[in-house]
Amino acid sequence: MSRTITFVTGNANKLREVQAILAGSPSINLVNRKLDLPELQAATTREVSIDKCRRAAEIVNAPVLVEDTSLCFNALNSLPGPYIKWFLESLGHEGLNKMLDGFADRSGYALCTFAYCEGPGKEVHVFEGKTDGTIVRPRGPLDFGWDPIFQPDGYNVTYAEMDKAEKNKISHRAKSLEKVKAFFA
Ligand SMILES: O=P(O)(O)OP(=O)(O)OP(=O)(O)OC[C@H]1O[C@@H](n2cnc3c(O)ncnc32)[C@H](O)[C@@H]1O
Ligand SMILES: [Mg+2]
Repeated sequence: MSRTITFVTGNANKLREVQAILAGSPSINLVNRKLDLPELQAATTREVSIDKCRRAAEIVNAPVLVEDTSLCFNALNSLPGPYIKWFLESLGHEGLNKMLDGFADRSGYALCTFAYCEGPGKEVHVFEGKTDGTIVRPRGPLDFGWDPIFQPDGYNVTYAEMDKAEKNKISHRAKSLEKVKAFFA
């Protein structure tokens, strides 16, 4: 049985990856609603996505899926974390790199948190996926967020330099969507 779920996001690149990763999953029929929901000022993507999911369910009044993504620097005790969007917008790829120039440790991780809710007031289910890597000077196409400065462990290319299909196999998003798929299977 296929279940219709509305993925609420204002980010076209996220949507494209989610559609590619879920292609061929018979249990989920994904539709999109383009809304840039207000986000809670919280320390973790878990809290942000749970709150975002509740708001989305109220608005859509049907089963909804939302997602919040963090980029965390280990030297900075996991900041910028959920605030990466605003750091990236203000500082750019070079500024994000400069934040780490005083540290020996340039490691970090991408964390993706999906949240699902059947409707207003219903329980929120959370699915997390994490990919470890290193923050590097930008390399590759500039089309998606911080992809050019994130080099996943075990690779000598950045997310931006990878084939989309390759990124979608090993990414933070792919790992958390594996859990979403298992939940609905
Ligand atoms: O409407 P929503 O789904 O919230 O979309 P958003 O763009 O606001 O996304 P987030 O709140 O999750 O903020 C995450 C930031 O990280 C960026 N981002 C998310 N996933 C990424 C990925 O896989 N690669 C590179 N950048 C990514 C994204 O463009 C944002 O600047
Ligand atoms: Mg957002």
